[in-house]
Amino acid sequence: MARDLPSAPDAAELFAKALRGPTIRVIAEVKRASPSKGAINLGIDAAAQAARYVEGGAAAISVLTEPSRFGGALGDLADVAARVAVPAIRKDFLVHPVQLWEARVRGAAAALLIVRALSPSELPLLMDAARECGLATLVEIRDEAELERALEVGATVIGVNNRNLETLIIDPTTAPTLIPRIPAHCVAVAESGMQTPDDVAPSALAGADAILVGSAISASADPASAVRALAAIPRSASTRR
Ligand SMILES: O=C(O)c1ccccc1NCC(=O)[C@H](O)[C@H](O)COP(=O)(O)O
Repeated sequence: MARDLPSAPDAAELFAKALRGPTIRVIAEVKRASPSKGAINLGIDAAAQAARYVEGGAAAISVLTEPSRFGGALGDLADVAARVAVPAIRKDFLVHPVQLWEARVRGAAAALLIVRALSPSELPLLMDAARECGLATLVEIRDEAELERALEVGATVIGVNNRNLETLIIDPTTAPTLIPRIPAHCVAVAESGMQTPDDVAPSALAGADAILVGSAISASADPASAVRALAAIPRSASTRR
């Protein structure tokens, strides 16, 4: 199936374009459960939820495909990609090229690569594999050394996670501290722990182009309005080098 897919040479460019605009772009996540919160909204219909996010102005949809702790499924990715026109991102702990092909076959436009979860040889291998299969990447970091690794492999969309994935503790200063160090040619995404426009303000002021939000909007009774409130935040004139 993967071999028969049409080529997608400009995947990275299209993804980056979707995440830049005059206001903060929202990557809205479909999140049924998580290790830090337990059940969030177990009954979510992924495609219907994604459609509500897009109604509220979401620029991309993050689809958790990990089943045991997040309640996700690869089928959700296919359902979301078939339902909405914005890029769908496979969000999982991806460690092998076959997982990228799995994502592409199901219609994903992009996939998450977590620098901390990949060895010095695995990260470039997975970046090359993503390019080969026509997927853009969201490369996730949490400190300066990881930012250097992301830049070395040519990442152009870089997410800074406020959540420490080992302790699950959210430090809301992580993204605002690191985002100014992300070069201006890259898209900078602040991730995790944000619920309200006030939570987003420090990252927006630091030069974020986009945010990735999951728990708050997945639990919301009105996901379209919840996304709309976040998508209205103005993007700062860039302070990035
Ligand atoms: O969310 C968790 O508890 C978690 C635990 C361990 C590894 C990853 C985890 N989450 C992945 C994410 O990065 C978030 O789903 C995403 O950034 C959205 O965060 P939030 O808005 O705080 O749900």
